[in-house]
Amino acid sequence: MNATHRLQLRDICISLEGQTLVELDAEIGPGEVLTVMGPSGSGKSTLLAYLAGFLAPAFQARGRVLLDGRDISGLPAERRGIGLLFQDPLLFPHLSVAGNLRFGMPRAGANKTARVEQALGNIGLAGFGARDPATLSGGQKARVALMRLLLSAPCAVLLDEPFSKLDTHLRHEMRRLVFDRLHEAGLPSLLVTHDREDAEEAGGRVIELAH
Ligand SMILES: Nc1ncnc2c1ncn2[C@@H]1O[C@H](COP(=O)(O)OP(=O)(O)OP(=O)(O)O)[C@@H](O)[C@H]1O
Repeated sequence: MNATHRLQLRDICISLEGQTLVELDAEIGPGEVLTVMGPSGSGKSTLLAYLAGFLAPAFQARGRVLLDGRDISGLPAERRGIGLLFQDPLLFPHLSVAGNLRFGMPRAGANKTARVEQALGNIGLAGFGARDPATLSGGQKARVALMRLLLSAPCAVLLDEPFSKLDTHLRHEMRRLVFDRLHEAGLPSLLVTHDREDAEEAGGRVIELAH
């Protein structure tokens, strides 16, 4: 593992119109994936939004979110050090593939160009830096989105149904790639999914939210 980060969710309680929606107390260690499942409307996306720092004003939340021992509950989304991976790769259409990879990279750090080239080789896309993301296949876009996330040097990761739009073959490939990389990077991650196989491949604990 390259780094070791820890995410602690302490007595989280999120409610809507006076009714408790999500209650959770959990700790996610370095390289561990905690999977959250549950029926539609049980609050999975709401939990992710709360952790990421963009909970809608209709909800009330209490509890503490600690990242590497620091309480980040009151910080704006961009200062939490949390990376996100969604169903859609959401690559910036006005930037090249290399531009997308450079986008979230910390300002400090030597030779971004060389790191981007190396990262592209790492995901089997050597020489693709100048390409328009619109010209990539679904699987290639997904790999660029994953690498952009890793290059942004997050301390924890939230994954919202990241494989649900991929076909069966690609889904297997991306699961392995994503979980291996998160583990290697020592990142604590929280995965929201409806797919039991995602949970099995993630290999960590599974929490079921009640309706
Ligand atoms: N911005 C909002 N304002 C008010 N209520 C909301 C808002 N967003 C979601 N809700 C409600 O909060 C509850 C939880 O929604 P949420 O999207 O977190 O569920 P989910 O478990 O992610 O569902 P799905 O599996 O269908 O994505 C639902 O009853 C939903 O209608």
